[in-house]
Amino acid sequence: MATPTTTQTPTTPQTKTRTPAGTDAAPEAEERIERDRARIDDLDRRIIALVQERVEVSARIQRTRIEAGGRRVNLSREMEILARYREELGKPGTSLAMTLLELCRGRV
Ligand SMILES: O=C(O)C(=O)C[C@]1(C(=O)O)C=C[C@@H](O)C=C1
Repeated sequence: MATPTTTQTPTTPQTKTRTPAGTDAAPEAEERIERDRARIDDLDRRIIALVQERVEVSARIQRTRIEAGGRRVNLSREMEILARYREELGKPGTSLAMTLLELCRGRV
């Protein structure tokens, strides 16, 4: 019989116990990870608040433009924003900017 070439999925669960931070319980590492996670949680809260603020300011611009007879979308401005994020953050920056623009567009 031929030997199977695919990797078999293990049927027994991993027995090694992991701490919440995913280390093997070196207390200093555990503490450092917990502290840095608290910082990340705080940064994420602030990032979300900034995104919400961006959505509001963007809606105001779009509303003003529409009331003045313009269009909701301004593609040349969007290109500037995409370029800025790409310059600062590389290729994933473009995806991030696209997500931000998706959140901000069409909220008027
Ligand atoms: O800067 C503008 O003109 C906006 O309307 C804001 C914004 C943005 O969220 O950055 C939103 C829609 C436009 O297509 C371009 C940019």
